[in-house]
Amino acid sequence: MEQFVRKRLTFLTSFWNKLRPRSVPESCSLGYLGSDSVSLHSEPNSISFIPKSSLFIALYAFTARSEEELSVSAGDKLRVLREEGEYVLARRLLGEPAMGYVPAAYVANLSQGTSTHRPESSKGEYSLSVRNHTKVSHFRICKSPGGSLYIQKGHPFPDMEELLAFYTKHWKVIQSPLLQPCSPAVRTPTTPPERDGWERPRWEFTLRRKLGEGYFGEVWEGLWRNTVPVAIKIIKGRYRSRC
Ligand SMILES: Nc1ncnc2c1ncn2[C@@H]1O[C@H](COP(=O)(O)OP(=O)(O)OP(=O)(O)O)[C@@H](O)[C@H]1O
Repeated sequence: MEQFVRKRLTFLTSFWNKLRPRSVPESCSLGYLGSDSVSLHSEPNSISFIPKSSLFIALYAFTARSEEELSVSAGDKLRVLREEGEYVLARRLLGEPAMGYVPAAYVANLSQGTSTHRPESSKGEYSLSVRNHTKVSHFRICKSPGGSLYIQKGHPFPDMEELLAFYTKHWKVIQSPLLQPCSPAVRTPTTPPERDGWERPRWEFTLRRKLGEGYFGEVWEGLWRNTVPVAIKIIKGRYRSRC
């Protein structure tokens, strides 16, 4: 009813706000830190059909080296169809529809439920982050001089477990049910994963012509750093995990 009136009878907004203030300011008294909208798809209705566990984000840009691979930019939202060793078969959720293999180290799972973590801005403190569909809300967890933890003043808990147990049961206070903890946070590294010494980056090689093909991949004539002639074997995606 409230949502209907707010949406349809916009000229009554100020009256309605006085009568029933919006719920977010109410949360501020709980140490509400804000929320992030995580847009996962250009078609909002289709989100619910994608299992949360298959939603990933690209951590780095990756350029496809064969038709079976998928080029992604850092930040691209992906649906991972399956994992194959060091690669995942992924479909891009935004922009041009495309599917292919991406190195598993280049992506991170977005399916996070509830987490408690130290916020970047205030070292030594914790916050409760709750993801509800595409919205993530953060609540500051304060520590009293005696060491107890609380989100609402006057509701202290001796430790994090008891605090979480209370808000799991009384989730309406924070307006989001605490259904499951998130998997350990995947921090976005600032640099790509380390390479072995013998492994050279893709940009150092140029493909010139296809020489032949074996069961596991294609062999190309190419140049290393535009000078040294080399033979390059590009392993077919489905066999990469076994290499
Ligand atoms: N260094 C090279 N120079 C020129 N041509 C090459 C070179 N290496 C491979 N080729 C060509 O590529 C084809 C495939 O080579 P590849 O090494 O993939 O063969 P394979 O051992 O049968 O493959 P697989 O192990 O995948 O079954 C060869 O038959 C040959 O024509």
